Amino acid sequence: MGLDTSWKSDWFDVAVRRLRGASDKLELKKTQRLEEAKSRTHIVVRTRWILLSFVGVYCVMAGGFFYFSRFGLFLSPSQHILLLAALAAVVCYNLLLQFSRDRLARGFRLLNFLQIILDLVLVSVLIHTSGGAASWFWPAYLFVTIEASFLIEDRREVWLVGGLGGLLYGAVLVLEHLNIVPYVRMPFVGSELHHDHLYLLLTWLWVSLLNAAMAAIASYFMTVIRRETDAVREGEERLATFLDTANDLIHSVTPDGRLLYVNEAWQRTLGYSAEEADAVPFFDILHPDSREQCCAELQRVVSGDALSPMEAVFTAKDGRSVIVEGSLSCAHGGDESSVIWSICRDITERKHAEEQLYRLAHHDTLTGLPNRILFMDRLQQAKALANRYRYQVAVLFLDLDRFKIINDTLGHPVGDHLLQQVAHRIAGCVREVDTVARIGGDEFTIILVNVDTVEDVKRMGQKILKTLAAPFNIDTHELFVTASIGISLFPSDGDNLDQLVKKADIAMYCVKGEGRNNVQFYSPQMDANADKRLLLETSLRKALDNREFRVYYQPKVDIVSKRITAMEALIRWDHPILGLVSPGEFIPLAEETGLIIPIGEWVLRAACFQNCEWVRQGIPPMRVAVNLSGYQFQQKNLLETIRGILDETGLTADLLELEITESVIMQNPDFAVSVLNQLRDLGVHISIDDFGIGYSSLAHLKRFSVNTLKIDKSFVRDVEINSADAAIATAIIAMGNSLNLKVIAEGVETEGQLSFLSDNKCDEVQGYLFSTPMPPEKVAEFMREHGRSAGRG
Ligand SMILES: Nc1nc2c(ncn2[C@@H]2O[C@@H]3COP(=O)(O)O[C@H]4[C@@H](O)[C@H](n5cnc6c(=O)[nH]c(N)nc65)O[C@@H]4COP(=O)(O)O[C@H]3[C@H]2O)c(=O)[nH]1
Repeated sequence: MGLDTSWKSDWFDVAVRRLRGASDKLELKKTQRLEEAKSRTHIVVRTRWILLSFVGVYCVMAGGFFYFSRFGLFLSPSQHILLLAALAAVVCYNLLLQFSRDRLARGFRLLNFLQIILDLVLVSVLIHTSGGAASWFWPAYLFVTIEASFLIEDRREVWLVGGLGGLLYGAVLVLEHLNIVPYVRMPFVGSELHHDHLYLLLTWLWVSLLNAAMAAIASYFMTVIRRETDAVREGEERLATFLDTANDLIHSVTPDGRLLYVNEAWQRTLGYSAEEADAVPFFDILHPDSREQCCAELQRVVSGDALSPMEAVFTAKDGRSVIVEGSLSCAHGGDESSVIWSICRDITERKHAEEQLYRLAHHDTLTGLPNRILFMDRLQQAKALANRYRYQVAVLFLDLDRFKIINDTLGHPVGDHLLQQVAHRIAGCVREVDTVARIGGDEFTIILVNVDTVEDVKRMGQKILKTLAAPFNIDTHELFVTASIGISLFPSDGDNLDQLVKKADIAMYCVKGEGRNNVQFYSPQMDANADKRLLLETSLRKALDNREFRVYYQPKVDIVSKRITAMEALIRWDHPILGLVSPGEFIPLAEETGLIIPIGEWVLRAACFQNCEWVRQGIPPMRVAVNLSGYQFQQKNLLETIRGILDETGLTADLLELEITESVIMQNPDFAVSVLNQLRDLGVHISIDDFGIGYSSLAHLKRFSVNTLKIDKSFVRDVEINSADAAIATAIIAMGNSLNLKVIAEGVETEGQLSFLSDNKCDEVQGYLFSTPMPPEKVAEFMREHGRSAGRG
């Protein structure tokens, strides 16, 4: 069992952190003291030179006066040496102090005393060598006392220096009195007084007292000055600490962009040290995007305008952009010497978070396209511009056909990838000024601005459909997708934005109802369809329970023998209000709502029962063909369902034909191959319905286990007059023959169509030429009338 040592490491960490903190503080204090001493020695050295100059000038004056007196100046060689040595000592000391002040600063206090003593000695030597002109030179002691009060903080020590000066003066007086140094006649002082003890004592006392008084006054004033200086310095330090510990970025800058001060947060955030900031022009730190605005703000503040909060972007040393928000203030000292202070806050993260939030709120996370909110905003802007410049705006509503199947059968990740690729392709079709948005599952909306003609919009819609027609490769799947596009126009379809979108939506549903994969403009007649759609949608759910569905049958006829090979089951909805509703109207609706599954199963069961019934009625066996919706085809339990219905009804698999549209198969060819193989193994007959419009190639077709290709009726309709349709029909027949597949043509209405198909070796036909779809009881009658051969009309 392991021991919990986390407390230990926590404690240890805290202790180490504290120790580090303490040692950092100590180090900081030491450095501060040293810095302080350095600056003081610097001041001392400078002041020293000044004082020395004073003493020098004074000595020259006094000495000069003496020199021109009648006694003259006679210095002995030893006096010369003494004077020069004293002078040299003071000057050397001063020079040493000046050039090595950084190193010498550590012994600051001792140096001060050494200096004072040297100065006292110099003054005494001067007095001595000047022939005992003590009375002339005593003020030099006062200078030294003042110097002491300047250098030495302790008052008592200053008085000591004053007293020492007094003593030395007294010593010189004694030397004069004893004629060891010659005394000098003083103006207004009789020479006999120099030998008067009382006079000498009073002179000495006077000078000593003066020195002491000077020491007291000077040290008092220096203490006051020092205290005030300290107070100012402490205030400055407190301010500097405050500025440095602030989290905000604080700097001061001159109007011409010289940075004077930057706090630690500033240095930390922008990566420049204080020294580096000294060398970098402030304007270079400003990001080019905000340089102009910032310079204008600086000028505004310098000229005394009111402050306003502002945002700026700085460029950090490593090139990062740092967004700050803050305010400026100007310390006026005349235009040139104005200093602008700025306090700002790093809001880069907040800005990014805001941008992220804005993106999230206005964009679709899956595709990155604008969402409904941003789409409506752009539409509003597009409308305003269109109003102003008098042009049209088109709103395209695009819905992918049968997207739900992909999502349900291949899973949401595949669906999501598909949506991303679809979004990418659509966005690639439009201009930069246009907007593509995703407003729901597989619903995309597009705003085309500055539209010249309706044809341009249609062309754009078709361009999008064409772009989407190319296969999508997602993971291991090759998917084929079609879309339905409805279009509304501003201003012709109104100026209400919601209505424009709704109208495009209505147009889109019309496309869906008319077979999908197309583009349609909104027209007011579609409104009735929309209402009808709503009615159908609400009643479709109950239709199955209410037994409102019927199955009609249409024969498929062998083109040579005219024998009926199969009956195609076609659903009808006997709506209580609308009457007979065609499957084209409600099958797409059933697919969207998922009701196609129970409805499709019901048709399959009904058709199988019916076929058994016909057999029971003595009608020769024939296949019954049932349309399988894409949703049914993708159902995992499709096989079990068919097998169950065959068992239930007793119909043999070879009498069941399943019609699956080419577009459903081509949506996911790999998947289709496996399902078709299983169906073939079951023994049912398989036809590819609506063949010719679903982009399948020979390569794909070879892989599909199917029996029949059914030429879409759109090619059959104009086969006699449209050479393209005729070419497609013959190509399909040829393809079928080469692959050993039967080919059936649907929608055959005329003899001409029949003879074209017959001439081109089409195997079977189906259409009104032989029979319209009929109810089951009519089929029996029809079969009895025509036997197994189908007559016409
Ligand atoms: N102009 C013209 N039309 C002809 C002619 N001969 C037949 N038709 C119509 O063409 C459609 C052929 O069916 P489809 O292509 O499978 O197209 C069908 C099929 O895709 C779908 N459908 C019908 N019943 C079902 C069903 O039970 N399940 C599923 N999933 N779909 C069904 O609805 C579509 C439309 O069905 P219907 O309205 O019954 O329309 C039928 C039929 O009535 C002709 O000579 N001229």
